[in-house]
Amino acid sequence: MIEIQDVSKSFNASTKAVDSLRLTIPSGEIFGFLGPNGAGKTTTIKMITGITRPDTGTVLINGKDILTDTLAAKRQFGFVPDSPDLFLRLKGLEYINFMADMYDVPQGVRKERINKLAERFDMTGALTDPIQSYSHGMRQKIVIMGVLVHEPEIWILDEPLTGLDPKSSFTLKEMMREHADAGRTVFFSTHVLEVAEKLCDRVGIINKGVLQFCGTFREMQDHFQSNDSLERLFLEMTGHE
Ligand SMILES: Nc1ncnc2c1ncn2[C@@H]1O[C@H](COP(=O)(O)OP(=O)(O)OP(=O)(O)O)[C@@H](O)[C@H]1O
Repeated sequence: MIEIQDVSKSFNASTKAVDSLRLTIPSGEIFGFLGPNGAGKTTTIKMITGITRPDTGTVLINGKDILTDTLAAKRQFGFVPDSPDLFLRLKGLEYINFMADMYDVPQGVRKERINKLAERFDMTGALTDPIQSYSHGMRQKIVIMGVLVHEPEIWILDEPLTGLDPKSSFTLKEMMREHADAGRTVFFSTHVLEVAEKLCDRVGIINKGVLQFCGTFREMQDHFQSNDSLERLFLEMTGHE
């Protein structure tokens, strides 16, 4: 479970990047965090994951405070950032092993996990190549594999489907569903409404730092009393025509 309690963040005196955000994402749920460019999605994710310190408010990850019980909180989740350009000099396999080391994944189980992940993401042949030789989508996949190798209970992903080919995108969505159905939590941001509609149990829509809506897609439609396409609803809600 992720609990975001009255979290705010400003980068300058005039505007709040995130303004008094309250959200609870229970276990067993895929939660999609939507909003236009500059809405506050990445800032929120950085505060959830302890990369950015909020000005006010608290974030609890499975009950552990990211600011005061940081290590315990960080052990609860795996984070896929929006840019996969990390550790470019390492080979794919070295990177995944590094991540497995960081999270104390026993040698006995990691090999099987790595093989399974590589197979599912079509990366078996690329594992011994350096990450800098990878395409954007392959870098994205290796970062995702580095997270999944330690089987975190909570997945936090910033625009995870960007750059993935259709097959890998399908695989990741399938894995997200399996993860939530096993009683765990998935929180991800996206611009793609169709993805959110098909995949998410609930969505939150943020604009200019303020949460505009939180609920199911059906509730969102009822809320706006319209049968227009979701994209249109989204555009109306956020005022971006
Ligand atoms: N380090 C920073 N310094 C100054 N301003 C920042 C910083 N990070 C974010 N901002 C500002 O905070 C606001 C929210 O940005 P954020 O990156 O959270 O949006 P986003 O919803 O993730 O956008 P996108 O979809 O374009 O990635 C924007 O106005 C952005 O310019």
